[in-house]
Amino acid sequence: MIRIRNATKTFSSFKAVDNISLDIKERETLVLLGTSGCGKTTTLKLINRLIELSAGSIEVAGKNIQQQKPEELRRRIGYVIQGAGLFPHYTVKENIAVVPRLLGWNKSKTETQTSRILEIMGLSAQKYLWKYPRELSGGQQQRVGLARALVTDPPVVLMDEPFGALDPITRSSILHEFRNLEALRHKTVILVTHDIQEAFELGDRICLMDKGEIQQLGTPKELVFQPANAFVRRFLQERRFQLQLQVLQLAELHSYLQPHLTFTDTNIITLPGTASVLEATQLLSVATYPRPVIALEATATTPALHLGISDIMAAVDKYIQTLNL
Ligand SMILES: Nc1ncnc2c1ncn2[C@@H]1O[C@H](COP(=O)(O)OP(=O)(O)OP(=O)(O)O)[C@@H](O)[C@H]1O
Repeated sequence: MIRIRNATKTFSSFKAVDNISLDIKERETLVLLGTSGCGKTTTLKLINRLIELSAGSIEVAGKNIQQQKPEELRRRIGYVIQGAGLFPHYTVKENIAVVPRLLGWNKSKTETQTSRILEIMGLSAQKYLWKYPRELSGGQQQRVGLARALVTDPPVVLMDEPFGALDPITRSSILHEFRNLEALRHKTVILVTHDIQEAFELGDRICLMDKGEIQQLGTPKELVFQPANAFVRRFLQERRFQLQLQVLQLAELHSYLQPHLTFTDTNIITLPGTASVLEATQLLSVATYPRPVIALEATATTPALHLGISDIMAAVDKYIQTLNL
């Protein structure tokens, strides 16, 4: 969907983005992750030409972006920035209608779609359409920012720290909703963050950058279990164990599990094999008595199993040992 080849951006003599190449697949969520100043935002803005390339090339849907007018290009690429970036003197309705107006939509289509997308974002159209950004909370502004980026249903959406300005609780609830948002499911999303947890929760793949270069591009599991170099290892070090539990699915532990087959407990929580090991351990550590047990659903090739927390942790240990980390 997006093809970046040898992209470089130089400010004076400083290389903010240094000869990076990557492909972003259709419908994937790719997270650009890294510390402040590593070139994430510059990379994002190169894609919609808010910043022009110094060298290299970028194609979106098979077309070289240099051969299109920036306004044309941006009509097909949604853009969400930290703090939502709403126009303060426009109402919510007017803010969301900016791109539809550029596209020449008529009034009735614009109004219907504006209300629809606002409702999808969890804001009542009746209540919020006429409000100004200053009358909204940070979380609500962020939702309007997302609505504005999605109202014309662009195939590509760029997001720059979209949840960065929110308090942890609002952020966690928006993150959860975001992952399940049907309106985003079929889109190619490139999201910038410096938050490791957010990257691992949202990214199908993560592109970890440092000093304008790509250090590793891979799935969350690849980054955590097969770090490409010392930088990646160091970057994830502090959260490593939690991330390992987060990216591992229960089914992947099957051959390392030595379960109790005859549990009589009544406090049984059934999980599918696709559930993360982190989710299972969190469920098991919430209650103390009666100690809950995880029942792992049977598949065509594996029997159902009953597991306590020690069974799971022992299996995780064995799994990690076999990878020789
Ligand atoms: N217009 C500019 N002129 C000069 N230098 C710039 C310009 N824009 C960015 N830079 C520099 O390029 C580097 C990369 O900036 P960029 O905004 O891409 O980083 P980032 O990884 O997104 O960081 P952050 O998470 O802090 O936003 C930084 O050192 C920054 O100071």
